Amino acid sequence: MDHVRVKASATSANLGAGFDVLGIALEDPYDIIEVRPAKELTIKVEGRGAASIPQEPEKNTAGVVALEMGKNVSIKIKSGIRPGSGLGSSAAPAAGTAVAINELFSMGYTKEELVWIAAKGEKAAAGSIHADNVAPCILGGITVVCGNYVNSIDVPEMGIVAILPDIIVSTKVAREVLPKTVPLEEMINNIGKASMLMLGAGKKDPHIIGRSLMETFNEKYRSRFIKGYSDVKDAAMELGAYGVAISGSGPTMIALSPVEKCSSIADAMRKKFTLHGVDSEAYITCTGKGVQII
Ligand SMILES: Nc1ncnc2c1ncn2[C@@H]1O[C@H](COP(=O)(O)OP(=O)(O)OP(=O)(O)O)[C@@H](O)[C@H]1O
Ligand SMILES: N[C@@H](CCO)C(=O)O
Repeated sequence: MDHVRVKASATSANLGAGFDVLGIALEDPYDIIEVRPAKELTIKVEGRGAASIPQEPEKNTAGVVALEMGKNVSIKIKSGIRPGSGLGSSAAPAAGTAVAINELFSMGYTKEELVWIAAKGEKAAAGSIHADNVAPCILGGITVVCGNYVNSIDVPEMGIVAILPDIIVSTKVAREVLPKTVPLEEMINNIGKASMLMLGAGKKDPHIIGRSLMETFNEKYRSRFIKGYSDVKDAAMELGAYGVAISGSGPTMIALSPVEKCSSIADAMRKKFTLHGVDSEAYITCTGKGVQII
């Protein structure tokens, strides 16, 4: 085998109440990552936002993964996920590279072990190790990360509308606005919503999943960064979305919806953003299955 090419898709962390714990894989958008054995570790990035993505291995999430796995490789990233979108743009190259190197050198890691290797790569982007994007990127479905535990659950059939407004939200700033302590009532509400979400996944009921997404900790403190947030959310709910949440630290908003309603919901959400003077783009997609070797 002289190279391995993988498709590593976008992910949406938090899923409403599951702050830093839950995540879901999306089918679209995605990065294509190609890895070959080489004399030295190099990274080439092209595509979406390439100019803003560092190519030095120790500053790039994919490079940190290769260093962690101790392999000299050339990594080509064809980026399809806008950096700073809240769609796990920095996680996809880390997750894809971990899976590709494991395959290329027959290293024999399990998918769960690869999640923790890829999470170390995220440190290059976020400054700290976190796995709530790399877990769904590798495992697919909805994932839970808690301490050193990671697992995934399949989800019922449902469409996912991801609307990416032309707004910049820095993950760093979006984390700084969060309170260090929360009132008991708020904690109970958040635990309830996160529990409902997993119950909905277990029962394969998208209505329960959708109901759990809103009025959460993440929404309360971060919706202020997304101009028109309430109107855009209401537009989706009026047209029959199961629920709406901020994707990761934003600015993308995701609406879980019946498949046949996705297109009209996407149009309505984009129109509301336009009324607030904000350009946006839409992805109409579904739950992803995890990194695919292609
Ligand atoms: N391989 C990489 N691909 C993309 N971005 C990278 C990569 N390595 C480092 N980065 C940096 O990561 C930052 C993007 O991460 P950020 O957490 O802001 O966005 P995101 O991953 O889309 O959001 P979220 O984590 O909320 O889903 C950019 O500043 C970018 O320079
Ligand atoms: N759970 C993280 C995801 C962003 O990387 C956050 O919301 O800050």
